[in-house]
Amino acid sequence: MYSEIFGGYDSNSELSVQFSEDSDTVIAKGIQFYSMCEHHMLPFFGKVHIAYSPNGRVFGISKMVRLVEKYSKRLQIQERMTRSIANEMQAQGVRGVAVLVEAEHLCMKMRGVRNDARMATSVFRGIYESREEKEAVVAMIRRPAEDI
Ligand SMILES: Nc1nc2c(ncn2[C@@H]2O[C@H](COP(=O)(O)OP(=O)(O)OP(=O)(O)O)[C@@H](O)[C@H]2O)c(=O)[nH]1
Repeated sequence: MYSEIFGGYDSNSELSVQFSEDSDTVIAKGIQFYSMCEHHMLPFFGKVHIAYSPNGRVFGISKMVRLVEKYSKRLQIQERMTRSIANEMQAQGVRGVAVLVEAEHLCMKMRGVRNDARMATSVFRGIYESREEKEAVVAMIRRPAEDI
């Protein structure tokens, strides 16, 4: 069981599958994750949204889910997980990356302050550091999904 929950330690670079293709912003929305708070060893879980601006190559979309698993399936804090995902995307030479994470932390819900507050973290790099691009990408992420 623990090898599955903490399987992220065994992962290598997950972004090796790429296609020569250009595109405006690409978003992997609502990637479900389950992680473990390194302070209390209790779960925190929620959704990750990753947006990036390709630089002549796009990533296999499932590999972005695998990237989230790489950093969630380990002892973590949410801020570091958010930054690590952005760092690995950025290291591939994208023009920009935005990572948003929303999560519930059982260490806060079921003990201690016993509050259902949710935590949101974000990292913006490259082109998404500008106010205009940041607002545009957040709006795209927030837009409700149409039925497909
Ligand atoms: N960017 C993009 N990726 C796609 C699209 N359709 C399929 N893919 C991805 O293409 C990649 C192909 O990678 P492979 O490693 O050859 O396929 P696989 O072994 O089935 O990979 P997994 O789905 O990760 O198990 C996968 O990441 C797919 O999710 C698409 O329309 N756009």
